[in-house]
Amino acid sequence: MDIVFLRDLRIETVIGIYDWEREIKQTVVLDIDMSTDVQRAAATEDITDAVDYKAVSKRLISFVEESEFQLVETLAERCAAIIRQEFDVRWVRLTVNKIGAVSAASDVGVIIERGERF
Ligand SMILES: Nc1nc2c(c(=O)[nH]1)N=C([C@H](O)[C@@H](O)CO)CN2
Repeated sequence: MDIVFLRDLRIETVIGIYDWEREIKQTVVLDIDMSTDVQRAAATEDITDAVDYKAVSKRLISFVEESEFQLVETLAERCAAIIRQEFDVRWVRLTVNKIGAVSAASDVGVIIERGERF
């Protein structure tokens, strides 16, 4: 199994369970690993044979910017579903880091894995 990855994808969005969080935008940082087999793309050098990380990032930025979820769990689940359904990815590991949400911690959030790894 090979992996196409995206690191430190920073997106501004409305997210949170408290009233004050519904009034502002906060930054979430996504790290994404997507299973694939890179051999065909490597042979053809055709982007349509690859998981296009630029296309994935554009789609997720658009989706997350427009979203207004309460929990990072919901955001992670919906992003993982988009990646698997729209980009022909069988397995994804996704970290949603809500930086700054806990003042005493540098990072908080969720890590989910969805789909069959092999
Ligand atoms: N497991 C979770 N715990 C918490 C979440 C969350 O989305 N998932 N959210 C909050 C608040 O919105 C917090 O981020 C505000 O600082 C608390 N716990």
